[in-house]
Amino acid sequence: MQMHFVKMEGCGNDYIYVDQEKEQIVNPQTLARKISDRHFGVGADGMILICPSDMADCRMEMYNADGSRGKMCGNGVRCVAKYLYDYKKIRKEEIAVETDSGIHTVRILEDSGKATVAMGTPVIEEEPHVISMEGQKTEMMIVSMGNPHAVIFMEPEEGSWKTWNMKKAEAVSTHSDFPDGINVELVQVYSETGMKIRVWERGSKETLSCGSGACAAAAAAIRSGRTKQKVNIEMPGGMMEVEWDSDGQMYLTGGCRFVCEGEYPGSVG
Ligand SMILES: N[C@@H](CCC[C@H](N)C(=O)O)C(=O)O
Repeated sequence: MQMHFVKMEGCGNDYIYVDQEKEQIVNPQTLARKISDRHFGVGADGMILICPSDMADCRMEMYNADGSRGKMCGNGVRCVAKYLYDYKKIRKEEIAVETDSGIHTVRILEDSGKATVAMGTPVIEEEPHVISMEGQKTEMMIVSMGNPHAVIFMEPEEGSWKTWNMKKAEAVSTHSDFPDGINVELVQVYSETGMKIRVWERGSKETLSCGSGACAAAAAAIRSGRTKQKVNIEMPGGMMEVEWDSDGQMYLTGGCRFVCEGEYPGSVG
């Protein structure tokens, strides 16, 4: 049995998309692990199932590369809407996608190849969270964007983002303070409207970008007075833009692109 898949990427955050109208997946966790493998599978940061929905244009089910579930994926939701727009010819101004953290509307910006998603209102913990690791204290802001994030602001003396120690991000991601794991953003704010971020995602290791991570980092930077409400975010996979609007919503804009499609053997996982 072969399974049809589409691979898409949002600023280098790549997922395998499987349309549930065409394919029956019995064990999505196992399939996500196998198909995401960069040596023995197709290779991706995870897998997203596109399913029918009673409340929206579709529902998405998101799996990380290790098979665990993610409740929200800012890059994935934009790619799902692009898929519906391009493949299912849903030519609506706004496409509604049901996720495990509610319904999110996506606007396709045809001319630029980008899409904007309304990510909801961030929930920011009042007090910074501090973890002691190897005799060193690390301070972070905890932000929920429907999924959990720990935002760590880097000091200039910690060097260029290319040489940041991602082992620290991994250690926070798997720390016992976060029994369900946490996504970790290392952030350098370089102006009132710009920042650089590297992300360690729970379930997928370091990724080239993370939409919910970009929003979490922007929310933490705005709340702590480091930036204005609209921020350009540079990640290893490309540029994204986040705006925290006066209506409380965060809007995330970035590229989303078809990579390839194909048939995967052993569809049921
Ligand atoms: N890359 C995503 C987030 C994916 C889920 C995350 N790893 C989790 O488990 O919460 C994004 O673009 O938001």
